[in-house]
Amino acid sequence: MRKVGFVGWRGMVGSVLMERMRSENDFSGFEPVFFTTSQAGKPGPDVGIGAQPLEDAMNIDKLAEMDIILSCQGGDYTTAVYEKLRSRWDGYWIDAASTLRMSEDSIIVLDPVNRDVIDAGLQNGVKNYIGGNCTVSLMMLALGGLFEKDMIEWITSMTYQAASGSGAKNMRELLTQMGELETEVSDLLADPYSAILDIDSKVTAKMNSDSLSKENWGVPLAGSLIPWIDKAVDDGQTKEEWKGFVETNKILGNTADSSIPVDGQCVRIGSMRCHSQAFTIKLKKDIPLAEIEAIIADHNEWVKVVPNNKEATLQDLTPMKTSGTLTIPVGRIRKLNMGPEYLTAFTVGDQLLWGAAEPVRRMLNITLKHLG
Ligand SMILES: NC(=O)C1=CN([C@@H]2O[C@H](COP(=O)(O)OP(=O)(O)OC[C@H]3O[C@@H](n4cnc5c(N)ncnc54)[C@H](OP(=O)(O)O)[C@@H]3O)[C@@H](O)[C@H]2O)C=CC1
Ligand SMILES: N[C@@H](CC(=O)OP(=O)(O)O)C(=O)O
Repeated sequence: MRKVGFVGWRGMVGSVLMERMRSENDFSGFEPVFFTTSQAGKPGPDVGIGAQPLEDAMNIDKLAEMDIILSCQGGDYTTAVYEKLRSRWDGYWIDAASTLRMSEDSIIVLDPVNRDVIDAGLQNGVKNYIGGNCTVSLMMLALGGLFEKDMIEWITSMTYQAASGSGAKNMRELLTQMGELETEVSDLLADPYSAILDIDSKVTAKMNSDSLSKENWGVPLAGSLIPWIDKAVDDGQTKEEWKGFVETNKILGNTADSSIPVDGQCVRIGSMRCHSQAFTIKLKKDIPLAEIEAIIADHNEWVKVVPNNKEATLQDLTPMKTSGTLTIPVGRIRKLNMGPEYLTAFTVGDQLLWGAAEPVRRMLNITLKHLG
């Protein structure tokens, strides 16, 4: 029986992965081995064969016994163990972290979009399969039909990214900030005759004071936003923005000549776990809106076209509605007044599901099937 090692299974992304694997009855047909960097020897999760003691995730000998390793532990862990392990191990490495995404010997996995690239990789002996950046994966699922039919000349994505992309501590701090701001003005809020400008100035003063919790964000996110994600790269881009172009084209298997220009601005906002994005798309030619909507809707079973009216938008095109689901709503689809080839659309997706855990869960199943 194949052995599959799980690292990072108790973190936020790993917990979502475990939940999805349990609900899809994925824990069968292989021997799961659970690793940890901090709890070795303690009982692991019971996934149907009783709780086994956790293995040390830094033990290269033990890792090397696995046929497949699935890591949601993060980039530092991948950097710490991958090279040492790979020098003596020929197994499959499936990873949610970005470290190996752009390596020549890896494939970025998003099988509803690039199953052909994945299958070719498996046939050709590629052993590293890495989940894509959440914003990129969610964009590609939303617009998969337009990419598949090669209808896009270029695209901009302006993002509204959730706190979860920065991790569990940041999610908690966002809520703490919200509570602290409310507490600051609760007496004024309780009085229906209080002046809104008094409330606003107290909230602003609190946000500017040192007493607001901001150890993790560095600045207030509640009541504000942060138009910068990750570190700076060249030409004024952030790394999150840079990933839009390089990862999209790598997922599609494009060469330098066939690359689609992708760029935009990535912004952190105060939603919990759903990233949203507004697109401007230059189509290669004028295509009727109804046809575009049908192409988007028909691409995969998770994408859902939301009619461009207020009621449907408020009902179905929000982080609140999408959170915890695999649905990828796409709405506000219309032609821009720049011309008939200019299209806009808005999408939302759960950053921990399709943005992180789901592509690697599916890749594990694809790999197991390939191994037979
Ligand atoms: N967060 C995101 O949105 C996305 C994350 N990723 C990738 O996934 C990686 C992991 O992210 P994320 O899941 O948010 O990281 P977490 O910080 O939630 O978990 C990472 C590890 O921290 C250790 N840990 C320490 N204390 C605790 C605790 N109290 N509860 C749970 N785990 C604890 C666990 O390892 P141990 O058992 O070894 O102690 C765990 O596997 C990221 O670094 C990134 O590379 C990818 C896409 C999106
Ligand atoms: N950078 C993403 C989260 C993430 O982990 O991305 P990546 O997998 O590309 O490192 C965000 O902040 O929303």
